[in-house]
Amino acid sequence: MIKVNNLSKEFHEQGTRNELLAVDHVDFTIQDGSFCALVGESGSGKSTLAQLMCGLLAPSSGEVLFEGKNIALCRGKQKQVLRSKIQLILQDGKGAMDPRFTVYQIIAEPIRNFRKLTKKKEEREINDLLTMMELPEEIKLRKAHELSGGQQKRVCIARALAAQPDVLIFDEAVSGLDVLVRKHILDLLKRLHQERKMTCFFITHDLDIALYLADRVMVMRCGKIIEDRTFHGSTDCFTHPYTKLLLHSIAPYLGQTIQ
Ligand SMILES: Nc1ncnc2c1ncn2[C@@H]1O[C@H](COP(=O)(O)OP(=O)(O)OP(=O)(O)O)[C@@H](O)[C@H]1O
Repeated sequence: MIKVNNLSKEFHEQGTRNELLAVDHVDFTIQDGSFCALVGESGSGKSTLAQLMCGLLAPSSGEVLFEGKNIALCRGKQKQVLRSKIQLILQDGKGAMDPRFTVYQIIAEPIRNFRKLTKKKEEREINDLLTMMELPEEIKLRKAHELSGGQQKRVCIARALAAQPDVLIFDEAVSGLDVLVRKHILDLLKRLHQERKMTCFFITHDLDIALYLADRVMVMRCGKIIEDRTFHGSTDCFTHPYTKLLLHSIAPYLGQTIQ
């Protein structure tokens, strides 16, 4: 379980004396095995929140608890374990992979860092992950720049899974892909979530993607969570005027009339 308590993050605005409250007193709990989506416009604080949830940024105030432990206070071995348990998958697949490494080495890295497997078991696991991500085995010897955008995303997901995480956080992980590849990866994520019962936290600009994937949708604006709903298929659950505005903009694609 992840518990976010009164969490804030302030940045200094460069070249000024101003402070910018990127995350503004946010509270929520994510239950194990749930699929949550966080929707918001550019600059609303989504990525900052994701980095706080992984312990990559320290909060200005408040806390993130993972299995009862304050992430920001974890050190040494405890921090390493935490890094393996909460995996962040970013928009820029290529930039997130070492250009010198082959796909095999990229996926093997978390196995070697966090788990101790024999060479044989490591190879079997990497083959299984490639199959799960619907990637051909011959891709193992290629480097990041020799992959398509969709293949890069799948390799990043395979690498995250190799660490055997409890939580996957996707930050705009399907942006920049063509609609067919994007749909394919979203379906893969849905299947993965169902099969592995992992907790997924999916950050996106697109409310339609959030509604397609998640059983809980949170809407962020100006650093605050302005709406947080369990979603069972009907958009009637959303009441905030900003969410309604977003819904109106995607109504033609949903084939629904928004009240
Ligand atoms: N390291 C930083 N230093 C100063 N300001 C920052 C820093 N990181 C983020 N910000 C500011 O914090 C605010 C929230 O940024 P954040 O990247 O979290 O938004 P976002 O919702 O993820 O946006 P996008 O959808 O465009 O990625 C923005 O105004 C941004 O300029």
